[in-house]
Amino acid sequence: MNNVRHEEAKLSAAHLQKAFSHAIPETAVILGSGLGDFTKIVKVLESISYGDIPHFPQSSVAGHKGKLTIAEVADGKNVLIMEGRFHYYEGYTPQEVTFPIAVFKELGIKQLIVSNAAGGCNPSFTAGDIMIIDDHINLTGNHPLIGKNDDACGPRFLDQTAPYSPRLIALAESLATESGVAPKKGTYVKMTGPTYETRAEIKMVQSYGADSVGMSTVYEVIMANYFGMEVLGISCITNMATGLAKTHHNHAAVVDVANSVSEKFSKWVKNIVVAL
Ligand SMILES: O=P(O)(O)O[C@H]1O[C@H](CO)[C@@H](O)[C@H]1O
Ligand SMILES: Nc1nc2[nH]cnc2c(=O)[nH]1
Repeated sequence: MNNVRHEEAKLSAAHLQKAFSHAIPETAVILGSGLGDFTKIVKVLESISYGDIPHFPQSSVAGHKGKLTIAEVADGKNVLIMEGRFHYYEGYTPQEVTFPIAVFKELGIKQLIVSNAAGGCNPSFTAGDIMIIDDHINLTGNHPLIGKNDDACGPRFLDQTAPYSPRLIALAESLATESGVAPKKGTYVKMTGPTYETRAEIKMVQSYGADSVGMSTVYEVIMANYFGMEVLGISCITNMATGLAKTHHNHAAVVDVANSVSEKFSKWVKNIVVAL
């Protein structure tokens, strides 16, 4: 089996190019759990439900709306927004999780901003912090590029020295203060989920150098790297990780905290997109 569902991605992209009346922007944003309010501070131009896009998976997680939207962030500057993503724990394969990235490639997306809700493993963090992801650890035991490689899509052995673009990180940092955020920076660890971690698992990932932990993002970033896109990754620390948190975890609380951070997160991301 090929590692990229190239023919299906081409069909999805062709459908979107016909169905959207606006030109497809060059920048895409994936909104993590509870971060959907980004669409409230931009001018939504048009949306297409995932269910209406051939071959697209469907969102099943609360806080993930399930539509692809084109919105205006400034005069003449638009962005493509994925309102909701797909997770490995939903039963999707890594190739299905990253199918939208293959479609983005066909649509000509050049920059990808990925966001997530995550647990804070770095004891200096607090819930409500925002973290720029500058590296990641894939602890899922699976990988979206397993399969027969098509050299026309990307290299068999992909370098991962800088999965997150130093240029975009510098840009995000330069716009932080004026956007009202004071971002931390660190390493995101992807677990499969759907359980939150045990105390022992958090101790383990801390010893690996993890600053935040979640169940998404890394497959999308690997695939975007494969296609040569520039990537910016942002974690909203919705809770301190197990063993560091005073309370037990639940997804409703994760979404609540993400919602409360959403306004400053959104303003910052909007400023970044405008500056690209
Ligand atoms: O990573 P996102 O999609 O933001 O969601 C995070 O929040 C959910 C758990 O509460 C998991 O899906 C985890 O990955
Ligand atoms: N794996 C994981 N995902 C999260 N998403 C939000 N918080 C958490 C967390 O503590 N662990």
